Amino acid sequence: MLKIYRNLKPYTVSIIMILVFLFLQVMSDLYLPTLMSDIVNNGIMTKNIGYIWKTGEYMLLIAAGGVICAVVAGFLGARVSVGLGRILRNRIFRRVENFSLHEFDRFGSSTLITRTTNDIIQIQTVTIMIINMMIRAPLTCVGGIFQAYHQDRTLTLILAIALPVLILIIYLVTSKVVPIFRQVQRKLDRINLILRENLTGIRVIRAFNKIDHEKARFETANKDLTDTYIHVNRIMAVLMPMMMLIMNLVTVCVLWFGSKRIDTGEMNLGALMAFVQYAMQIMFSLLMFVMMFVMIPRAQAAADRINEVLSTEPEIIDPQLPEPAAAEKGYVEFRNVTFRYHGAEQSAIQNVSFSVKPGETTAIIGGTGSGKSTLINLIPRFYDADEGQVLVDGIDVKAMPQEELRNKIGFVPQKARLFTGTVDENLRYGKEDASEDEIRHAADVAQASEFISQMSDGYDSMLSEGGQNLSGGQKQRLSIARALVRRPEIYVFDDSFSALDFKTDAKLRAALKKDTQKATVIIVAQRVGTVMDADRIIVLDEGSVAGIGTHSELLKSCGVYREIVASQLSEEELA
Ligand SMILES: Nc1ncnc2c1ncn2[C@@H]1O[C@H](COP(=O)(O)OP(=O)(O)OP(=O)(O)O)[C@@H](O)[C@H]1O
Repeated sequence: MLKIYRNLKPYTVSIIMILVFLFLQVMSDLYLPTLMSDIVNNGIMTKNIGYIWKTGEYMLLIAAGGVICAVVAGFLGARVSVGLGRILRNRIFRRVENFSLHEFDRFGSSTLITRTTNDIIQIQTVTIMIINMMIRAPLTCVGGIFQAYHQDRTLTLILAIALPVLILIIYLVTSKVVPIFRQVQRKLDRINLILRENLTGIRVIRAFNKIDHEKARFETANKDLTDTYIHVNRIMAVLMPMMMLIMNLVTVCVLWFGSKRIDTGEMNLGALMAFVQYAMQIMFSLLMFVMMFVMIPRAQAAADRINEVLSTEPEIIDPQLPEPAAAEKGYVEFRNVTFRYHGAEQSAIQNVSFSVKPGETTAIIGGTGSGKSTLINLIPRFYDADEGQVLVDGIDVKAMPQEELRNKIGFVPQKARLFTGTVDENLRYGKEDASEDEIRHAADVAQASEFISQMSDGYDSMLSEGGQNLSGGQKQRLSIARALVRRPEIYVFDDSFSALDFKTDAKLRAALKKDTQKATVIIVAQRVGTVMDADRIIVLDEGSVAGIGTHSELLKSCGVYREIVASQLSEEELA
């Protein structure tokens, strides 16, 4: 929690003002019972109406001052806590944006969303409480005890017995609820995960008639969370009545012993009335403490989760001393590269070496899971190689600022990802200042012009979340066009033609060849037809290079390639 509160630095002045206003409010609260005691003793008992009016007006003034202080402190407190929420959300967002894919794999997106939303709201709520209570509760408690003692020393003994009992109860309850609140946060994560999977996979769920199964899965998680909430609330439910019981018992005892003391002339009525009020104020301040102690563990669980994200150092960071930009352009080289995913037993790629020159098309082919995507993910440094080196333009990618590296690359991922916005905005994603001609040309090459012109507003047509109002092939073509707009040195296509029909695939590759003549093109593909005319084909088998060469060379020299070809092409095509 304290670590989280370091983010409050910009609000130091506001917090000091809040503390001052709260201090004044507590002082006014503590002063009122003494004034009331004066009215009783010096006004009512002596029937001095003038004194009653005068002191009454004074009391009103003090009370009004207290209310104004409370309102200003409340207003400032709300601003500070909401501001803290904003700072934390920004920090998490910035940190997550810098995460390498390893960190994404480790956390998972559902929990990152819960941490950025729900957890921060927890912190916000508790912050308002802490700001309000942190000073008010102890000050009222200590001030109240002091004033009560001042009114009557003997009656203070009742408080000396009741307060430790209250504190013990608070301790017992909070030590029980802290771990349960941690569980609540974890269970919320699980609900979010199921919800996310259901929303994104709704088509699959319907197609497989799994609606009932998913309902049951959600219901189980929902019930689990509800049960935990009920459990914790049950414990909490005991707390309030216990507190109230003790408070009422204290009042009864104070009145009982107080009236006896008045009887014997050891105490006056005003002092007793003031004492009762101070006893109440002390108890209520402890109640406030309880509320805080109940909320803090929950916020602590949220704070731990937020701190975990904020303290996770991205594995992939820019070099301290980047190498000067290379004069060469479009060279990619793998030198004995081995890479293993965290937690995986085997390397996803082992000892891979090859080099690629500008003006060449290099294709990577292999069975599913052979490591094709893994291999090309190392070029833009989505992951770092464990052994060996990946060089772009002769410089190790680890020695290059990420922005400079990624500016060189036009990456088309396996799964076309588009963003909410117009077609034009999506195509400009990598180059905002692209001219209209550049946008249209890229769409022409990607064979996307035709379907874009058929859309209701052409290039200004809106795409829904993730481009859901487009077909798979249309999405792929837009995502290819988006990379083409940037005119990078190196194009990387990760199985980006898989959703296209053969005719469009062939037309697109022909147009692409013309358009990217001077660039370096790396294509990952499953279809032999897509890679056949590449200048160089790299055949991957279980993460290792099984062969490198042209189509005809590999047909002669590489068994794995022959098998892939045989499974896809007819005898005549092979001949
Ligand atoms: N994020 C990840 N965490 C752990 N293991 C992974 C991860 N991504 C891929 N793998 C594993 O690494 C291996 C290679 O996967 P990769 O995605 O590179 O294969 P691929 O050749 O591109 O397959 P496909 O053609 O089916 O896309 C697989 O065994 C896969 O299970």
